Amino acid sequence: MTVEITDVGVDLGGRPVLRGVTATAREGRWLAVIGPNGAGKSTLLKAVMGLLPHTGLITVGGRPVRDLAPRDRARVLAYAPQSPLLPPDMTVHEYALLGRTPYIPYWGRESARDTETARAVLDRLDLTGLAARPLERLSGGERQRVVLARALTQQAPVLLLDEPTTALDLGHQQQVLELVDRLRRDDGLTVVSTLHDLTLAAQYADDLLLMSGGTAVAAGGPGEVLTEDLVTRHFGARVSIGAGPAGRPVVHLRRPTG
Ligand SMILES: Nc1ncnc2c1ncn2[C@@H]1O[C@H](COP(=O)(O)OP(=O)(O)OP(=O)(O)O)[C@@H](O)[C@H]1O
Repeated sequence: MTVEITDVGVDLGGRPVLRGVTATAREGRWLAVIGPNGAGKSTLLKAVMGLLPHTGLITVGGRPVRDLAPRDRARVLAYAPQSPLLPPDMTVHEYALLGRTPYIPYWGRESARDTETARAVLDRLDLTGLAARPLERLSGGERQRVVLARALTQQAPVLLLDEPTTALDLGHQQQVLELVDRLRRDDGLTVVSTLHDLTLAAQYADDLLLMSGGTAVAAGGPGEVLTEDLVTRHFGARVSIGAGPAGRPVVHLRRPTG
């Protein structure tokens, strides 16, 4: 399902946080939203999820998100927020199973298929051994994988991931990003993620959207957006950009000389 964002604006606390943002996440592709702190990346994801009032238009599969009832929205969009509040006493398995809520009839119980879906996702994220553990007794990286597990259990065609790898060690970063990419390829999922690591964004995303000061300042393939000029201008960082695997850009921080 394609996500179309057209001339979107969001005000928070009486202040414009997004202005005139237009972007497309095409079906079966991965769009990485990059930009400095405070650029509006998380706000854009929340607006796409229908969690914030916005001007302009956001459609998923041609339907405006603002018109979707919560249950319908949860069947097309799965969202893994950056640092959600987790119910401390709930177990990992119970939390992952929450992703099945949009499919469980009102007053009904989860089916064997729901339980199996949650179990399979926990397995793919190395969480089986923690299934019975209460959420309050997890490390930061384990918690982040559990939040992703809940989103994947939802089996929605569009996956919105806010900084999915910040708390993860190198091996788990790769595991999570590879899993998401495999689901994108095998099931045709559309992925929209914020990512601070520009090299990782370039490795995994098909398209990049560079946000700065609440507006979209550049969009295109990794090679088009990750130029030394744009990165220096919007991140205020000195970088050198080289060619990495498959010719995708690799961003190195460069120390000032002298
Ligand atoms: N509830 C709120 N009320 C007022 N301003 C807010 C609110 N939430 C966020 N903001 C402001 O909106 C701007 C964009 O925030 P947002 O979280 O979208 O940025 P971001 O690009 O995701 O940043 P980061 O890289 O630091 O996660 C920031 O200036 C932030 O201070």
